[in-house]
Amino acid sequence: MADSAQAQKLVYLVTGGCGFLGEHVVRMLLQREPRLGELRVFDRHLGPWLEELKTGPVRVTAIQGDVTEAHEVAAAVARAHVVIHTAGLVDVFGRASPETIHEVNVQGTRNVIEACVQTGTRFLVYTSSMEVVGPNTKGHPFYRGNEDTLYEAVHRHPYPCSKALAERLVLEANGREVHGGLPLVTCALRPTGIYGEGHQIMRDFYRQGLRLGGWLFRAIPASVEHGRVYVGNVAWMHVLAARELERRAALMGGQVYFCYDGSPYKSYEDFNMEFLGPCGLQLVGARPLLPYWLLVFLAALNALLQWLLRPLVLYAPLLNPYTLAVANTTFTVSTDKAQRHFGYEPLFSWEDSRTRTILWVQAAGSSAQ
Ligand SMILES: NC(=O)C1=CN([C@@H]2O[C@H](COP(=O)(O)OP(=O)(O)OC[C@H]3O[C@@H](n4cnc5c(N)ncnc54)[C@H](O)[C@@H]3O)[C@@H](O)[C@H]2O)C=CC1
Ligand SMILES: C[C@@H](CO)CCC[C@@H](C)[C@H]1CC[C@H]2[C@@H]3[C@H](O)CC4=CC(=O)CC[C@]4(C)[C@H]3CC[C@]12C
Repeated sequence: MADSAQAQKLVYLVTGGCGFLGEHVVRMLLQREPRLGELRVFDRHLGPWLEELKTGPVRVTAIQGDVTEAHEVAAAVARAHVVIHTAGLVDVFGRASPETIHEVNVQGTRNVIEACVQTGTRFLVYTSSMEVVGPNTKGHPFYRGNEDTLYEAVHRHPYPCSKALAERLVLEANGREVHGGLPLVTCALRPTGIYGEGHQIMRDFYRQGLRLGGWLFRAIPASVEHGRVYVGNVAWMHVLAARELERRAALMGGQVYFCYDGSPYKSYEDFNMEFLGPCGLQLVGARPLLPYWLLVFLAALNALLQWLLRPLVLYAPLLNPYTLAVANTTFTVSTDKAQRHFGYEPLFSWEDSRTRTILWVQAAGSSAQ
């Protein structure tokens, strides 16, 4: 990636490239990375849509593999210039065991780092999460904070614990000598709640609203702000960070960046209504319909039922003590660090992001009828 080799075509690897965010990163690279020569898409489950990408000018290599298998990761990383590591087990509902979450998110990330070191890959962008910071177990608000805002990050849930550990591994690996003698350059991007085309929870809320005759019921006060960011902008930020890591290694290496764009600050439910409203749903109640103590009780009941039923069946509803705490605690970011460090500007305006998401919800909802 030296200046003298401007014309050199680069090999990129995207882990988790068939997931919600990963697919957007893959498509964004193909559209917006002129130096791309080969794109390796590594995932445990490969999507059929990859086939259509194989007919374009860039060589697209689909690799079915597991990040917890070090040899599979090393084979995929070999001779890649850049790795974008988005693969992860996103589970805050108790579907997977804490051990599995740790294995995929922490050991998987360790395998990616070691593969870079062994094979001589120098540039690694890691998809971290706002959850690395908070909300914490004490429910402290994080109000329009930035990467330097002091906050007591205390985790107990396996998902944020695993993301925090993995992020630390990535940042500590910055500067390690890779095969060939040059230093590894790493950075971590921390999206808040991602929305956009492919967002399964949004689709589930839409279907639930349709089942309830077009109504959704407010559970969270409108005053609780929850940070959201459009998937296309998160993908764009990954592409830009990956592109700029070499030129700005001294500045960007070992840094964290929140992912942000022009999406408005709203409560989780009011934000969802920006898309679900135009699709015909209504949110009932200016205030939560149930008292908070009752929600806490229902969330605890769900957790108990999950535990009791586990030997028989997987019971994993959206509401549990952890998701309630996240939805009910203000967590929003206000920063320009990515702009200052690598020239990031959102590619999609809020209006574009909103329109694209609405069109997707409508299509996803109607295909479910
Ligand atoms: N969805 C969100 O709101 C946010 C997500 N993130 C992070 O973004 C990343 C992507 O998340 P999403 O796209 O939402 O999730 P997703 O579940 O849609 O995508 C994750 C991808 O990783 C793959 N994967 C899982 N385990 C694997 C393994 N052992 N080996 C290889 N591939 C494996 C899955 O098959 C999937 O394609 C994750 O690292 C997540 O922690 C961060 C902040 C917010
Ligand atoms: C109490 C319910 C009433 O309608 C609403 C429950 C919504 C929850 C399922 C979601 C609220 C906030 C979400 C999380 C948040 O956006 C941050 C996240 C970051 C990640 O890295 C992974 C996903 C998630 C934990 C996200 C998961 C779903 C919510 C808890």
